[in-house]
Amino acid sequence: MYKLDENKIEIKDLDLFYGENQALKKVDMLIKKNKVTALIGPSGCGKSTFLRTLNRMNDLIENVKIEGKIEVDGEDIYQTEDVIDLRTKVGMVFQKPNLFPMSIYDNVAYGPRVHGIRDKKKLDKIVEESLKGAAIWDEVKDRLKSSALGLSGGQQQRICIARAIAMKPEVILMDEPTSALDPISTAKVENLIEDLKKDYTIVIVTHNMQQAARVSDETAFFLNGELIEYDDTNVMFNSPKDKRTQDYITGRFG
Ligand SMILES: Nc1ncnc2c1ncn2[C@@H]1O[C@H](COP(=O)(O)OP(=O)(O)OP(=O)(O)O)[C@@H](O)[C@H]1O
Repeated sequence: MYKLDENKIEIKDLDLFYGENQALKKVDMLIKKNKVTALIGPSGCGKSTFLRTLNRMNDLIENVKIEGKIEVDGEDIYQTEDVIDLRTKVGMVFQKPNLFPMSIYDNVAYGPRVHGIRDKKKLDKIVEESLKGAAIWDEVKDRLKSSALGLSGGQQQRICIARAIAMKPEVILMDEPTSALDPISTAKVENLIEDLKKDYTIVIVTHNMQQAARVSDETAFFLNGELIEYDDTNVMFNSPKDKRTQDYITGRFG
């Protein structure tokens, strides 16, 4: 039977200002559940700003004004008091691995411990499942008590993904997660993203057109704070409707 895709996040008329500077202009978008959505566009077009609106990370920046509406599972995230809960549900992985100077185990167990989980057996299980989920278990299972900072950049980034998974999120936001990685580690993270969409909704900012084409189901093209075009990734890369999208993906600007 034909099954309609379910939307996980709905963005309506979203404007964002940094002081006087408008960084997002009337963005409307529906992000599909259990899909990978790529955000592309030239530097400074608002991709990271947009990504950060989805778990209210911009709240931490001074002088930001946000108008419009964002709903996750039908709930307006700017009306909720519980931002911690929102950030548990909508986790984030940054451009550079940002592990804490502690063991691999403690990095992954950090969030669950903050949430009050103390039972060792429970923590062991969460750590193992999260590392498996991030496709790094086999590489680190014999050195869980060693410093996470002794791992390669690519391994560290997968531990960051494990740390996000350990919080049992529903959405994972990734801001250029492979830009600091070599090609082999990049391929591992890309394969992992493909696997993760079974369980999570993923939104990824990338500068790499091939990566967007490889990993995403949907692609959104931003320019000067506007969402120019948003469609199935195959359509975006093979027959974009807007000339500006075409120019960008064929490398004519940006
Ligand atoms: N914390 C901030 N304070 C003020 N202005 C900001 C801040 N962060 C971003 N901006 C501005 O908002 C606009 C969008 O920036 P943003 O970082 O979202 O773009 P981007 O598309 O992610 O760029 P890049 O690809 O270079 O990371 C830019 O003009 C930028 O200078």
